[in-house]
Amino acid sequence: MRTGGRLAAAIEVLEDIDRRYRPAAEALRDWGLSHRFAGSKDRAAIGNIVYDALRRKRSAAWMLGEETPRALAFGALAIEAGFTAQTFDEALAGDTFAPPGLSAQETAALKTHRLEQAPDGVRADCPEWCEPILERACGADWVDEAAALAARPPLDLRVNTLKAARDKVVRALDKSGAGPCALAPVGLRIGAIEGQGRHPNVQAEPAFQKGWFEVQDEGSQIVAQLAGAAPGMQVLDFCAGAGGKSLAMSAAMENTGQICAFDADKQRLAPIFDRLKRAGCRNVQATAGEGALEALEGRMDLVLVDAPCTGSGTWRRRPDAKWRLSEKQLEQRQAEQAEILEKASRFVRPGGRLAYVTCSVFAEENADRVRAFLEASSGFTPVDHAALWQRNFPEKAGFARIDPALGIALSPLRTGTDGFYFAALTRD
Ligand SMILES: C[S@@+](CC[C@H](N)C(=O)[O-])C[C@H]1O[C@@H](n2cnc3c(N)ncnc32)[C@H](O)[C@@H]1O
Repeated sequence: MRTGGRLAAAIEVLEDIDRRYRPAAEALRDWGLSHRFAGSKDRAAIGNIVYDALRRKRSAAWMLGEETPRALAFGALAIEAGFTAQTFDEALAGDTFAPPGLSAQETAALKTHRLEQAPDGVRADCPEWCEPILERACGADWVDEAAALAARPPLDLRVNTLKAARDKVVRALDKSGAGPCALAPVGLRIGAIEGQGRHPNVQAEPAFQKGWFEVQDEGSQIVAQLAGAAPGMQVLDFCAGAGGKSLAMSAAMENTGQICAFDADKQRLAPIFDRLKRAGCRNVQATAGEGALEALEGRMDLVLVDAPCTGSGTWRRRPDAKWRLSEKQLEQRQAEQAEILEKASRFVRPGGRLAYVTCSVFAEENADRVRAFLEASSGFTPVDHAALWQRNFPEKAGFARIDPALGIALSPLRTGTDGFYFAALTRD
């Protein structure tokens, strides 16, 4: 397929997402099933245009002067691949599979609109209602922070030290371009996709099947490290989901002590069993039954609350979720977070630690929740987060936004990771 055919396919997929409120991955998969002639390079290129268009929706629309799927696809190529009105005309000429060429109006828009002159909210590429929320969370940097959340993400791996050392995994993945992460000590990074390429399918590698590494964003690895799980501890992972943090803590604990991996939703928890087996974790018991927790009250050295959240920190990876998010959902998540924090805190022993994590960049889900929890429940004291960061990442002072009393915020702009928030409180 030439550029025109790929562009037409991307427009078709964006229309499907729009019309049927479908997740992007699902719409792309269906397109692939009904167009089996398309090769893997074409699929990758179409996927890139679709994801770029969703990440950069407002700026792509601004470049073309309208917000149709067609404008978004053309705008995405203009922004991410540097296409101009002239190179579009050249690329689409004589291609029978191409969408109609640029209209006079579109050409004029492309020739005159400069992204650097666009309004803040456009350059931030976020829903309008999120603008004040992001400004509150990130201050003067908010447009750059939000724009970094609209960039292509890298693919990060965590080496499973229960089974392999980092250099062994680097050797096993030598063709993938994986190299050490900047902060996470056992993290590996494969850079963001360039051009119309794609990330290697690392999960098909024998090293993955043998449990030598997991796919995990560096930010997720950093917050798991900050939680401070150590050998011999009794740990409760209260929102364990598919087990990303449990697996990381199990390795940090060198397969000693005990982790109870709990999730209220057994479907969400289900993948953890295969993952634990593959990773060789023997100190994790997973359960979706609250009854199993009764005996743990007041006895845990560490309780990790990786709370359900809006996921605003992961917009690079799930850009369609960015536009579907509503203020009502943000309110619902806050109520859940308050309830879960209160519930989970009961399991911490005196002198033990409650660690609160979200993959959101919104203060409403982060420092606000911790402040409200501290006001409502006496008996917990925040750790000194500046000292905690310094102990863990001594050379990386400017890499996170730190409020010593209220937590640590990671972001694509500052940390080069997904957006994460971490706070730790000690039980008196
Ligand atoms: C951010 S995800 C967890 C991700 C996981 N820790 C990881 O690292 O892969 C949040 C999880 O909280 C769970 N959850 C939601 N409400 C809950 C509740 N009341 N009690 C326990 N878990 C809950 C959800 O099912 C979801 O799996």
